[in-house]
Amino acid sequence: MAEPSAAPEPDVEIRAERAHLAAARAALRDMRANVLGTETALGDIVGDKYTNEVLRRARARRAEELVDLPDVPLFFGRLDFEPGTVFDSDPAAGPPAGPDGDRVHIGRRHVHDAAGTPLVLDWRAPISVAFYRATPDDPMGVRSRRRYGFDARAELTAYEDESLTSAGEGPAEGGALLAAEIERPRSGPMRDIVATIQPEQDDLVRAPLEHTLCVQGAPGTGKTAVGLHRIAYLLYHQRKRLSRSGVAIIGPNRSFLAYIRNVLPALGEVDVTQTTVEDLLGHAEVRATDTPAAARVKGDARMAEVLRRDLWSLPAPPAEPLVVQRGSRRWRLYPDELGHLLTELRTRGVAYGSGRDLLAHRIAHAVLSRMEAAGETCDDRTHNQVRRDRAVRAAVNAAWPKADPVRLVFGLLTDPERLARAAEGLLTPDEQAAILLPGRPRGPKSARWSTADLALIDEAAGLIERPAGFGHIVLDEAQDLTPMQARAIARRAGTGSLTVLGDIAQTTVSAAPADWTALLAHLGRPEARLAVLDRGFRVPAQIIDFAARLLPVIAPGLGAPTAVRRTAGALRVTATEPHRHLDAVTDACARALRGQGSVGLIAADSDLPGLHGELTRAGLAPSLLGEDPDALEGARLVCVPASLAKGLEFDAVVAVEPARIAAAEERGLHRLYVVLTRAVSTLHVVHTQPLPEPLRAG
Ligand SMILES: Nc1ncnc2c1ncn2[C@@H]1O[C@H](COP(=O)(O)OP(=O)(O)OP(=O)(O)O)[C@@H](O)[C@H]1O
Repeated sequence: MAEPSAAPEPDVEIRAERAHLAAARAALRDMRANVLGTETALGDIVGDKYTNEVLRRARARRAEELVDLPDVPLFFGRLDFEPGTVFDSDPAAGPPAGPDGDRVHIGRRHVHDAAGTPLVLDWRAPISVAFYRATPDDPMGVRSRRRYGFDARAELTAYEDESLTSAGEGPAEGGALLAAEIERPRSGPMRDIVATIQPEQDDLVRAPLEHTLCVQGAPGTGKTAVGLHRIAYLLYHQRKRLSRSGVAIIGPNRSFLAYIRNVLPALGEVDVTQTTVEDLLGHAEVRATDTPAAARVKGDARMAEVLRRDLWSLPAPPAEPLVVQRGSRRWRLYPDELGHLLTELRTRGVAYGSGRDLLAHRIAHAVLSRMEAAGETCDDRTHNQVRRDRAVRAAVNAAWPKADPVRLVFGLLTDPERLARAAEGLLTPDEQAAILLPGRPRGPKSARWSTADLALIDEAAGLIERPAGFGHIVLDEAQDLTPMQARAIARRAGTGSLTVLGDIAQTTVSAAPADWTALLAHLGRPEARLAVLDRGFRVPAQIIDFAARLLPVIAPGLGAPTAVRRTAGALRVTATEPHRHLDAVTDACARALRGQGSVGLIAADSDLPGLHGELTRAGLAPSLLGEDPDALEGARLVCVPASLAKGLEFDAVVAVEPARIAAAEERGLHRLYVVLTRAVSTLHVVHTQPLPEPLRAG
């Protein structure tokens, strides 16, 4: 019974399912027409322009959600529950029964007919949980589960049933349709996995919003997929709360964002901020790369205290009294009185920027007390006039200078004495010397800032004014955040929660913390729930075994994933003579292109332009990731700099000269581990230099 059925002449079941699909499509069209129709009616009734605009937008959004995408099937699964489990015989007590009693179809969104009868239930609805989690041991009221197969035009062509009433009858590991989905040739950007989310993934997707979740998972275990589906799930259940504050997914670089950009829209979610840490902080353009020593110090959490000290060294009482002239009278505040006001404000824990406003109020209050003591009548107007008095404003500017985050960091990193004062007892002289800006930049505008500088500027900005937070942030490849970047994200998370995804073995940033406990502390979420994903869906066993030889060196104690499949001929390693090297790489790419799906050629960043030129001359029409914005869609063969490979995958990978990838940076072996775990079907390693030592073993 576990055999997928795909008859040339569709059987009765397939014909019935196709009819249901057609009915669902028609119902969806009607739902959309209704939404669009209501808009016109409302336009006549509601006079208020603002309300009308809000309604119009809400309707446009709803209509967008209800568009029937021709290549995305409306449902992908079916559950037959025990009678009486889902639908009550009394229609008033629950949703009306479907035409087949306790049978529900599960899809990407809810579809109902004109009478309100559900034809497709949203995968995020509570009832759909059973589709992902029911087992013969815990059937959750389900008798049988059906999965569907579709052809490229979204025509329903196959189905596969799994009985949950007797143990051992279902297809192993989810069956042939799941296997087909996992092995499906990859091309272009990432797709959703909503039809085949696995129980351990589903548990994370549906975890409550209130708690921060941290997922450690080996390459290809579905972390990114879980993060994206979790966003869709949370928005479905907490839309009001989250749409006020917003939801963001933060990825490692723009190529990665391009890779994942279609997943949320396919799940009907179009209002999610998709960004990188660099773009999120965005105070200045990044034009410099730090030395490893500078990057390590700049990324360290001690810098937060250095910046805090520097900023808060600015307020100082003036040497002269403040004189406020009102009519013919003058009112004085002496330096020690102003000093008291400053001290009081400093100890209140206010943001630096609000301190300036508060100081003006305090000064006005002190002057008014004096005026009242002298018999003058004062009110709110007097208070505001004194607060805005030119002398008061000048005193505030002198005693509590306006601070600009970029100027502050510039001042600190170009003035060794100022830095020494702020860093005393925190940074060694060598560490201080390492972070001074190289060259002699003339001003903040002409300075060449690095990625690490952005986090320093952001810390300063956060001390001056607290930023608005998102309701939820999904942080992908979080293992690569420095403590200072983690603090920047924590500020953006405000009181909301986070989903932190990553793999310690793939850490390529030297300044990143060595474990999740440390990172979660910098993220301000030490209480986060830590979960582990260890079933690898991307990479075949032979390739994982090969790459995992690096693990004892790069991440001792961390286990390799258990690959869900083993494919014949998945791994090839070709050693060549230097004069044959380019030919061998070209041959490997040409061979990979004879198979199906995408091909990624991955090499050390500095080798890539040469290889790209060679493959172009050989007529293989490669695109170049990082240069060409549509590189992942524009060509079957994509040349990928090792530094941009993180998070991506290709059907076939040609990895060139591992020793050079490993030697290119401090954490080169970690980078190599990332590179070797990008393949869905085949990995071909081509090298002239000896492989790095750990890979030779075994
Ligand atoms: N339940 C699933 N059903 C089908 N495909 C899946 C499933 N889970 C993961 N995959 C596929 O496995 C591949 C790897 O998933 P994903 O990129 O989310 O892994 P990852 O853990 O983020 O990997 P990395 O650490 O390398 O970034 C993707 O093609 C994804 O679609």
